[in-house]
Parts: sequence; C-alpha cells; structure tokens
Amino acid sequence: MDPEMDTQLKIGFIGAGNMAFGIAKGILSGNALPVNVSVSAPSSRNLGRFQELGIAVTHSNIEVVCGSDVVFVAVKPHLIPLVLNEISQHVTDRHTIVSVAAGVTLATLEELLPENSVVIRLMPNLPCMVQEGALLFARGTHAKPDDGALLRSLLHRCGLVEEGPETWIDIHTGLSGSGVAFVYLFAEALAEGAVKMGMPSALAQSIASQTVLGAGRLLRDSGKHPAQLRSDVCTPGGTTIYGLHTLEQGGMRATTMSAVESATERARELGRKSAAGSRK
Ligand SMILES: NC(=O)C1=CN([C@@H]2O[C@H](COP(=O)(O)OP(=O)(O)OC[C@H]3O[C@@H](n4cnc5c(N)ncnc54)[C@H](O)[C@@H]3O)[C@@H](O)[C@H]2O)C=CC1
Ligand SMILES: O=C(O)[C@@H]1CCC=N1
Repeated sequence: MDPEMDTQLKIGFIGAGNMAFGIAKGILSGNALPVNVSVSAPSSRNLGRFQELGIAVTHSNIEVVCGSDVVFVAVKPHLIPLVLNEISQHVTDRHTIVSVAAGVTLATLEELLPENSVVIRLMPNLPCMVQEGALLFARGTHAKPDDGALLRSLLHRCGLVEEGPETWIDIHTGLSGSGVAFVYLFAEALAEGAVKMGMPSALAQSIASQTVLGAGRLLRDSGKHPAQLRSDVCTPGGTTIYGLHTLEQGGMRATTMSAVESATERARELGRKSAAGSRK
C-alpha cells in the first residue's frame, strides 16, 4: 500500500460488530493521517453507530473492498472462509487485508486470498472502544515492515500496539483478547463480596470499576512488577495479606494461568477448524 498515491487513505471494515466499531473509533479519533472509512454488514442492525461517526455504510462487502486500501476483516472466525471467498477476486496489490478473527492463521488467510496478497493478523481487545486496547499484530509473507508501520500509525489511538511473531497471537488472545473478560469476572466478584458484607450494589460496582481502573493505571504507568505493587499494599499483619491468603487458598493464581492457557488452546483449535474449512 502506498499512502502517497492518494491523500486520503481508504479504510474498510467487513463486519460491523464491537471490534470493528472499537477499531474504527480509534482510527478516527484524532489520527494524523486523513482517512476515509466504510463498513459493511448483512443487516442494518449495528450500522447506526458507525453512521454517527461519519462512516459510510453498505451491505456489500465487495463495495467496501473495491473502495478501500486497508480492509479490516472483523467477522466471526467461522465466517472467514465464506467472506474471503466472496471478496478474493476483488483483492489486488493495492490492498492490505487485516484480519482480527481469533485463531485464524496467516497461512489460512493467505490460502484464501490471491497469491502475494498483503495480509496482517491483528488481535485487538474490547477496550479499543475507549482507546485503551492492547493490540498485537503479525505480518504475513508479503507484508513489509512499512505495512506494519502504517498499521501501527493507524491504530495508535486504539491503545498499546505491538508487533510480534505469529505464534504469540494466540497467546495474546488468551492473555488480553479474552483476558479482559477475566478481569470483568474479578471486578464482578469484588463487588459481590462487598454486597455480601452489606454495601449497596450500585456503589460496590462503581468502586470495583474504579479499583480495577486505578490498579491497572498504576501497574502500567509505574512500570513496577505486580508483585512489588502488591507488596506496597500489604501492611504486615494487616487486612490485605489476610485477603491475599484467602485468594491463594482458592488457587486464584493457578486458575488464572489455566484460564489463559485454555483460551490460547481454544484459539489454536479455532485456527485448525478454519484451516480445515478453507480446504473444503
Ligand atoms: N469481541 C472481542 O472482544 C474480540 C473479538 N475478536 C474477533 O473479532 C471478530 C469480530 O468479533 P465481534 O466484533 O465481537 O463480533 P460481532 O458478532 O459483534 O460482529 C460480527 C459482525 O460481522 C457481521 N457479519 C456476519 N456475517 C457477515 C458477512 N457475511 N459479511 C460481512 N459481515 C458479516 C455481523 O453482522 C456483525 O456486524 C471475531 O473474529 C473475533 O474473534 C478479537 C478480539 C476481541
Ligand atoms: O472469545 C473470543 O473468541 C473472542 C476472541 C478474543 C475475545 N473474544
């Protein structure tokens, strides 16, 4: 892709779900590059919020591909073979195809697209919606460092954007794509603990959210290891060490590690399924 060829980079989204919306919002929020964005989905159900951002909407995936330089494919993993088969003949060397589908490998994506297609596999997470995402991408066989650099500059308002080898993408899916749901479960449990002890639910929930937010910001911004911060909270013989002991008795650390492992394994399994689907 050569952004110099046109002053406005054309960005398309296939699929109008939460991930497409979060990424589109990030791209449009104060990006230095002038961009023109369009989105397609079979029904009009989710298109209104895109229109509110000034994004052109259509029911035609092909229209999006033909009018875009960078195409984000943001449909569920099992629909990737169907969608790429549909658009394949319209993909040219002008395009960069960026898939956000969990598990679906670069090899499968490249197999479903014309030879030499520029393909990037990106794993975002839901907090892209508030520009606090954690995104990791891997470049396909024909995607050059410049293609990665352009993607980075497009996405920098979505949150932390890193590049790595493809083997890390499924791990990042477990750690962060799914990991946000693990954090929500913990936030919910924190609040329910407070409700059990007699606090009103709405207040408990709002304090739990702020606790997760504050703990996260301090962890990120201090650059300290979580164990160091945990120790900073613990007064010897105080309340926190009693609570931490209870969490350790419940196996929270091992359970969380196993959750990341299960989600990573599931991403790998989805990848094998979509590879089999692409060969049908
Ligand atoms: N939701 C999340 O937290 C994350 C999701 N992902 C990945 O993002 C992708 C999308 O996920 P969500 O946004 O959560 O899903 P979603 O269900 O919210 O959105 C999927 C969209 O695809 C559209 N769609 C269905 N069939 C289509 C077709 N044939 N052509 C064009 N559009 C079609 C639907 O109408 C919908 O707008 C998935 O592959 C998922 O693995 C990745 C990271 C995090
Ligand atoms: O649950 C899923 O499959 C997707 C990928 C990561 C987050 N949501």
